[in-house]
Amino acid sequence: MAERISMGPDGQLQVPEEPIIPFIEGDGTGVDIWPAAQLVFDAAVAKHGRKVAWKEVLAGEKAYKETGSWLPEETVEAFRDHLIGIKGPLTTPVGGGIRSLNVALRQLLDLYVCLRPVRWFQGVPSPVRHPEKVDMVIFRENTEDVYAGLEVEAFTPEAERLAGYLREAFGWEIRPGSGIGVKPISEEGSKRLVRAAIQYALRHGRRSVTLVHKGNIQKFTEGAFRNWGYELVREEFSDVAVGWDDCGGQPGDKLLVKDAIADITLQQVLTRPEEFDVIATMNLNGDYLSDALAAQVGGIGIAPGANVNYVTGHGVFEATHGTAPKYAGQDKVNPGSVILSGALMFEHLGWTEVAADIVKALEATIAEKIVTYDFARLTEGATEVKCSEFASAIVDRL
Ligand SMILES: NC(=O)C1=CN([C@@H]2O[C@H](COP(=O)(O)OP(=O)(O)OC[C@H]3O[C@@H](n4cnc5c(N)ncnc54)[C@H](OP(=O)(O)O)[C@@H]3O)[C@@H](O)[C@H]2O)C=CC1
Ligand SMILES: O=C(O)CCC(=O)C(=O)O
Ligand SMILES: [Mg+2]
Repeated sequence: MAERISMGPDGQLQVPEEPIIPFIEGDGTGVDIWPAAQLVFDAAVAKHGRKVAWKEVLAGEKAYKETGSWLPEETVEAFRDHLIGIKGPLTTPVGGGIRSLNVALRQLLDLYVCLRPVRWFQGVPSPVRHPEKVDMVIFRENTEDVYAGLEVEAFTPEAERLAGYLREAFGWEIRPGSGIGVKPISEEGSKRLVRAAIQYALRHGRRSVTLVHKGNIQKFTEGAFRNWGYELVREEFSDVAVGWDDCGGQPGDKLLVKDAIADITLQQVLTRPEEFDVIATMNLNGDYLSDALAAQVGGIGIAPGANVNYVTGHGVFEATHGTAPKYAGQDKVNPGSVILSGALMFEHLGWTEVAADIVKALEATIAEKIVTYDFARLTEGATEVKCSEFASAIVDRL
């Protein structure tokens, strides 16, 4: 019987035999990648005598057409109620129009961690010489920063009013005709994110957590994030972790927490990837870093992600990439990111054998050079297949 996932009294997810999992198909290429991914999920869970009761919920263009709302309340309620869900990408227009529905979901459900593991799979074409050295897990703060969309448009009364207030109260001169954005970074938001990153690193036997920030320039936001991160290590983890300054980079058998400034980080993840393990950073840095890192291990077609609240148990799993509208409906793009996001979800549910099988079958498919266009254009001797054919090839190898 299909049942809800719930949170047990011990703070652990209670997963029934046949959990109901809400999903959003997604805009653009969502119509291609969701059915492909679901095919793989259903085959992988069936192999272990299990079943998922998928429950479609609407968001984005499909929701707007059918209900007149971009993000209907029932959709948010379904994710709230069922705890765990998965989604395809949703479009956000540039420079106007609706604000991001993806961000809205993260905020409404307080999914404060955006978890994006980045690792190389055997056979995946890469622009770097040693993609196998890339094995990082990004913990991106998911509810604050300029990403929260607190901004006013240039030449509006709101912008004039805010500029006037800032002039009067702080003596800040803002050039007339400026849009103005606000970047909130809180102690609570920073510490809960860094806490989750450290706990993950300890659980998975990782060597280090790097706090990535631009704290030399943005002292009281990004700089504060770094300081709060180190403070948290001393307050809550001193028996198992140590900050760089407190050990001179010699952590002994403890987890090392260090920090790096964001600009040089973007160089060093390329030139010295082995020095980075778990990364904890704020929203916008994490956004940039996750796409850049994905490039080193084959690109955005194979970059999974999860939005999680480790306290309430809520999680919405989704690819790192967007809707790739020019390919929508062509059955062409790589469904790998959503498939691997599903594997992350099954792992999160404790269905580790399902997750492991999905990853193994995807690797086997790529190793045989059966790939979608994105990998085919970089792989000599590849057999280029459609999105749905790639999924079927994975199912055949489960
Ligand atoms: N979480 C979400 O729902 C997200 C939504 N978005 C939204 O998506 C829309 C489009 O954003 P855009 O910046 O173009 O970024 P996209 O990630 O949608 O696409 C950029 C490029 O990445 C490649 N790509 C994307 N998806 C795949 C895939 N599945 N397989 C292979 N290659 C892929 C394609 O490269 P190539 O051209 O080289 O073939 C594509 O042109 C925007 O509205 C944006 O706001 C963006 C990110 C996340
Ligand atoms: O919400 C969007 O449209 C973009 C989000 C995004 O790029 C991301 O979360 O990585
Ligand atoms: Mg992004």
